[in-house]
Amino acid sequence: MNNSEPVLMMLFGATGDLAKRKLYPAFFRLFRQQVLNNHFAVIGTARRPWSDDHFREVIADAIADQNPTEPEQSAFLQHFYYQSHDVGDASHYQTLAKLADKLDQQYQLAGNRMYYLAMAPRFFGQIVTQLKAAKIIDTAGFNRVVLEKPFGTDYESANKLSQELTQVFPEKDIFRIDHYLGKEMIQNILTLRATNSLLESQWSNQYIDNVQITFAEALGVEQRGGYYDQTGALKDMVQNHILQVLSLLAMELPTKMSEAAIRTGKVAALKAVRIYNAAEVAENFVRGQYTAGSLNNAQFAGYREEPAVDPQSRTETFVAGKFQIDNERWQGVPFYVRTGKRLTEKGTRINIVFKNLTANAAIATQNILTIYIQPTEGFSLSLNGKALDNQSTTTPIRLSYRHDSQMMANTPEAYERLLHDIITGDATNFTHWDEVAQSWRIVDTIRQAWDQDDQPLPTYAAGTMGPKAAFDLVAKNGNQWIWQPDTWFVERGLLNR
Ligand SMILES: NC(=O)C1=CN([C@@H]2O[C@H](COP(=O)(O)OP(=O)(O)OC[C@H]3O[C@@H](n4cnc5c(N)ncnc54)[C@H](OP(=O)(O)O)[C@@H]3O)[C@@H](O)[C@H]2O)C=CC1
Ligand SMILES: O=C1O[C@H](COP(=O)(O)O)[C@@H](O)[C@H](O)[C@H]1O
Repeated sequence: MNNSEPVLMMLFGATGDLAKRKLYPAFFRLFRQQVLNNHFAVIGTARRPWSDDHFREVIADAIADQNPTEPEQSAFLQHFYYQSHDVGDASHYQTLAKLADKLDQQYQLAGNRMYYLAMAPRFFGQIVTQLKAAKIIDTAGFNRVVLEKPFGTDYESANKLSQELTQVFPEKDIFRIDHYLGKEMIQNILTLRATNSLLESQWSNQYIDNVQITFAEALGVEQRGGYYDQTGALKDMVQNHILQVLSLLAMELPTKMSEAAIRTGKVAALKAVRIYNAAEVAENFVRGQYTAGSLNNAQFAGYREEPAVDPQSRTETFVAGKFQIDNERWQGVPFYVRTGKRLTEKGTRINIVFKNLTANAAIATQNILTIYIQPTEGFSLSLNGKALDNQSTTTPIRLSYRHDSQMMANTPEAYERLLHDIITGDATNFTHWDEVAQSWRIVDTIRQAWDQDDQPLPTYAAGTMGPKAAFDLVAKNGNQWIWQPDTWFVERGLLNR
């Protein structure tokens, strides 16, 4: 990675889960590589009345597993400042403006500023309006705003937010972050397609039977009940991460891999995704909520017993669905998606299941290309070979590749990559408003259908792969979810390099 330009980062939501788990560790990795050198400063803000010292202790804790040396840690921490601040209070922005100007001088930051809104989307509009009113963004350098997903809570709120934002920042300075776009194997999707004629020549309904996208999490809602109970899996994962991955798989490949061409391709793919009416939602989508259960000999509470969750909550912690893409390339190919909390393991994978078109169909199994996104990173292709000593049966053969742990350790983490892109002004791996708007149109009708449905919410026990309805959904199309735990492959030597 290149050295970045000097920058002042203003982090809204500095006491939150995202900041602690992902952002501070990513800042430190960039610092260690001297991408962030001495010319940077961070102002963290949230309501909690923390001091600079306490803020620095929290950050030290967040980076502890990277084993910093004492001099390294103190050199890093001295760049962090904390300002207690309610985003609704206009007077605080004056204090922020003064601190920003002071740090700008002290660290010679050339007026370059980045505003990272690591908060619930309902706060975004008022923050940017206040930043403008307090003239914080009136500097000679760049002023870039970074917004966490979900961008809005539905199409209407997202559209309103988009208008508020563009009154303050030009589109080129708006970075809507979707951290999955910073993950190594997601970035690999277009390369895999564009550089392997073996794959791209088969990449259509002529040869592909179905596509499966699984984003499984073993964690529950943890301490994020306040946010999650208002959001649910559909808006937390499907509207953004899953539809982004679907668009990369389904888009037409541009002749030139430029930011604008990739975006145009993704938007076109999203526009071809069928928008369901209520009856079609019932036919093609299922939801579920986890109840108490056990996983690896540990007992877990049900979702309704989690902190800050409504004991009567109808929020879904699991979604499975079948998307259909109405264009020449994909007509008739189901794109199955599923995501959930408290499933059997953490595992993000894509399976491309090919049609069995061989003359020997009776003894051949379907070829499957699997893209392993996390925790294992790699891909595999399952083929059929002759069974030993038997001419008339086949044995499955898996060609597989995975990044080894040394390579993974040297590969930048998603947030590290994306923060670097923001500071260097590269928007390729961020979502444009057109993509966000279309994703909301797709998801809104699903949400509305569910909101009008007062049937009991399907449940699944913690430690399982979701409600029975999710298995029935694919079975009624004659398919089944392709899933084996990572350990299954590793134990059989199938995922070794
Ligand atoms: N956590 C994760 O793994 C991921 C989260 N995200 C996204 O990041 C965003 C934040 O999520 P997360 O960190 O988990 O949420 P948290 O609930 O942990 O954090 C919310 C933050 O907002 C602050 N806050 C809330 N109200 C106010 C207010 N009125 N004025 C000032 N500060 C306020 C809180 O601080 P205080 O209480 O001190 O005011 C806290 O720092 C969400 O949009 C989420 O979708 C995206 C990817 C992953
Ligand atoms: O955006 C989110 O993503 C995380 C999962 O991210 P990962 O990188 O750990 O796979 C999810 O837990 C969270 O609910 C959601 O807001």
